[in-house]
Amino acid sequence: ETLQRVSLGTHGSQESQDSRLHRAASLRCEDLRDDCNEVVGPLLENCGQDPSDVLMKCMKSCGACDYATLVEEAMQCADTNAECASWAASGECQTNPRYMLSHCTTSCGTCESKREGCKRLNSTAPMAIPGGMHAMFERALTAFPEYQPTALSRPSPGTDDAPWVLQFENLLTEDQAMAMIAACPPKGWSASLAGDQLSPVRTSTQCWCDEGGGCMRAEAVHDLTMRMLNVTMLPYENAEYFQVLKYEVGQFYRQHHDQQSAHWTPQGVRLFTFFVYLSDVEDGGGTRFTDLGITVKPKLGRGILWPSVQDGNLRDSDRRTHHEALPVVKGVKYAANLWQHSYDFKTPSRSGLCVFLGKNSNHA
Ligand SMILES: O=C(O)CCC(=O)C(=O)O
Ligand SMILES: [Fe+2]
Repeated sequence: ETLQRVSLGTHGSQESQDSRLHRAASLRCEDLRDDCNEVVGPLLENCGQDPSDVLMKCMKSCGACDYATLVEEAMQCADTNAECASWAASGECQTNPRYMLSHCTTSCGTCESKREGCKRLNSTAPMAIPGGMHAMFERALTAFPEYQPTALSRPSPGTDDAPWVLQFENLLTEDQAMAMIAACPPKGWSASLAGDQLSPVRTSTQCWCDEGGGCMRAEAVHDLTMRMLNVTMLPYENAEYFQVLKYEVGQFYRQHHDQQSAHWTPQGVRLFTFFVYLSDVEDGGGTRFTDLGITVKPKLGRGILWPSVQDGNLRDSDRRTHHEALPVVKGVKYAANLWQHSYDFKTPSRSGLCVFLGKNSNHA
């Protein structure tokens, strides 16, 4: 992938020494500090912990060269629109903070808080130890008989010859599934855009069951979230909000990988996908793991849990868990993703200040 450059906002004699250095560095993608080797930390954890001093200045050591533009955009202090000053003068920093505080940082005086918004909030990654994921899957397989767990794929003892894929049943009742679909505000549904019109990658519709309209606080949604987090043993804040999906006849999601956030983002990588079906489907609509030869049939209350990254090396995607949603042939498929991260996702998401939080920063 070629490096794209972003305008740093100031030019000529006004350009600071710092931004000139950054510009030169990201073109060649070099580290700007002599001590990058040490300051990134043994697991590169300080890249996400301290983005302005470590990630921005050690882009190469942090493995962020492909996303230099995004990182610079997040760390730069500049108005991104010529209207920023007049908007700020008419009070928009207060009335429209979600856009203004991260895009009109000079006029709103929020440079520092914008950078802070990309800082990691909790530093404990429960799974960041070799074998941690393996232990979680082993436990999940035996500790929840009420969900009748089965291993569709698992490594043979002492090896990493196959990824874990667990299937569960009865994660929720029909009433709870209906309550969850109903909790999604009607205006929250939109096309799950991916690909283009000629060769679409994803044609379903989706709804983020988040704080808007109180969806995530609906009892059925909250209880299901807690049940699923009990299995993965991750804190509530580490989970994204449910992404509820609807596929009508002929709709699909082509082969892809779910790990789309770099290790240096505040929330860290997507460790797991915990996927749950909210309806039965008369025909089609299976979830197929293309490299594993496994197809899961949709069934209300059934869930599948799989890792997106390698056990003990959370920076690297587990390339074996590519998957696709096969077209629905008959009926309607409702389902939901609960993606779970290494670190707190909800708090930085709520602040809305970090420009790379929700962007794809890992084309796995
Ligand atoms: O609908 C499915 O079966 C899978 C959906 C999926 O992979 C996704 O939304 O990321
Ligand atoms: Fe997926």
